[in-house]
Amino acid sequence: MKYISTRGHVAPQGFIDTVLMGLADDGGLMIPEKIPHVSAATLKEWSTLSYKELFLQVFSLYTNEEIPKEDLKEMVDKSYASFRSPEVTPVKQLNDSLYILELFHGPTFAFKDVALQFMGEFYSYVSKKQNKIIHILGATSGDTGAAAIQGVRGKEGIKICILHPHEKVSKVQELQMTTVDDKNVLNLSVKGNFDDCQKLIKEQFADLDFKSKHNLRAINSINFVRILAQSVYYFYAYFQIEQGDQPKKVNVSVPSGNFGNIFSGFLAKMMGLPIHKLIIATNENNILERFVKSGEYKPGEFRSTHSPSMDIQVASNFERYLYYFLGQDAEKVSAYMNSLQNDGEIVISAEDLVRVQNDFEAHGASNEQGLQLISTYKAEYDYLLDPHTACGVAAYEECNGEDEICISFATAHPAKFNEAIEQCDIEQKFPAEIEQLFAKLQHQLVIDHNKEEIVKELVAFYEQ
Ligand SMILES: Cc1ncc(COP(=O)(O)O)c(C=O)c1O
Ligand SMILES: N[C@@H](CCOP(=O)(O)O)C(=O)O
Repeated sequence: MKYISTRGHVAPQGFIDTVLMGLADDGGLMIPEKIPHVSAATLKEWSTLSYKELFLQVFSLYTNEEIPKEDLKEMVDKSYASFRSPEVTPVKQLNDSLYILELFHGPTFAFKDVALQFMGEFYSYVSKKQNKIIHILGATSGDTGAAAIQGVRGKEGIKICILHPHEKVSKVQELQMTTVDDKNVLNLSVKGNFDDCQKLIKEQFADLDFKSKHNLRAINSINFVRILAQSVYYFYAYFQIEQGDQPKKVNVSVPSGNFGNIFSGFLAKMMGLPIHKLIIATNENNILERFVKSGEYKPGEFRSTHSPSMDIQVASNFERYLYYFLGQDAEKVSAYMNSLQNDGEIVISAEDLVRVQNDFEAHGASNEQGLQLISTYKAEYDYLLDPHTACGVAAYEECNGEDEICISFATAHPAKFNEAIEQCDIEQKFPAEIEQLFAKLQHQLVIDHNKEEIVKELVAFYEQ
């Protein structure tokens, strides 16, 4: 298996080099040259595997045996040892048509742990094997940063710098990132929004001299390994649904922002997992919903919502979808991305929109609808949704058809977003791991959204 760029100007790479490259060197995103197909017979065999066994099966289709099997198994065992559920991502049934895939049983209580615990182990492995320094640079709207820091804190040969938008993450997210006192962690709290942070780090990755001089590595979903690791739970969740003699169609509803999670579902579907509808759930930052409904992809005005991790206007992984949508034509992808950069939008024809609508459905929940659903589901099912998960459930309610089953993704634990839960007049008890954060000292540098100053801090940290 070789990996190529969506923009077509990177020589085919192996698996490890693809992960180390992160953002493609031509500014695109890395993708597999060919998507492996999983037959119905193999899916049947996989259906009884444990989460970790399934992970190894999926990865074996992509890693070219560049990592010996026993090493990969050891990394996977270590990655999921810290999860509070033996199933890693358990599925709970709420009613005849709704199942919740709980993705928040990792150390930082959000779905990002599922891939980032593995990435931490992976970078540590590569750093030791190749005697390479790993300098991680990442941007976060709250969850990726916390999970990535947790995955590499204190690890030898690795330093991590995370940019988060100042005062635009929840209190618990901020504490999870900034109460870590390991010397290999730097938190920059940038006076801007997530899109500003993401743009800035992408510019640093695109500066190939800077990237190589400072051994920059990516942990965001621009890195293909994030997408691959996230695809495992689509298979796992699908297999957990007990179907009788008359199986129903299975949809997934995925709270979306940077389009990484749902793109992992698109990948799983392309591999042969018979998901019926991929439902994109957004909040009021609904660029993806607007695209699916109108064919216009145009970043709008940034809004701070009750689901801050999804407060994103420019969805990184949209480019990966474009690649497949445009018939794997890298020239066309480059032209579309240029149009986004120069004209501020991508507009597709009515004919093409039909194809998008065959791939996805979408619904954007208002702040008010999110809060309302949190209250309703607590009252009706005694189940507490976090505000991101509530967007997923809103999209399930809107898009799931009769006689269809929907697996709605719970992407975070409600304790991370108590600001919203309190507005529903619901009192929740924090898990001990979160409660203890409030007594700890914070370490972060609040900094203006000024590229020069940020880069100066980065370089000083990496070189010290
Ligand atoms: C809790 C939560 N839900 C949903 C999302 C959106 O996921 P994605 O960016 O992969 O679309 C994020 C952040 O990305 C998140 O932290
Ligand atoms: N919501 C994310 C934003 C970054 O997404 P990623 O999947 O590209 O890492 C966050 O929590 O930081």
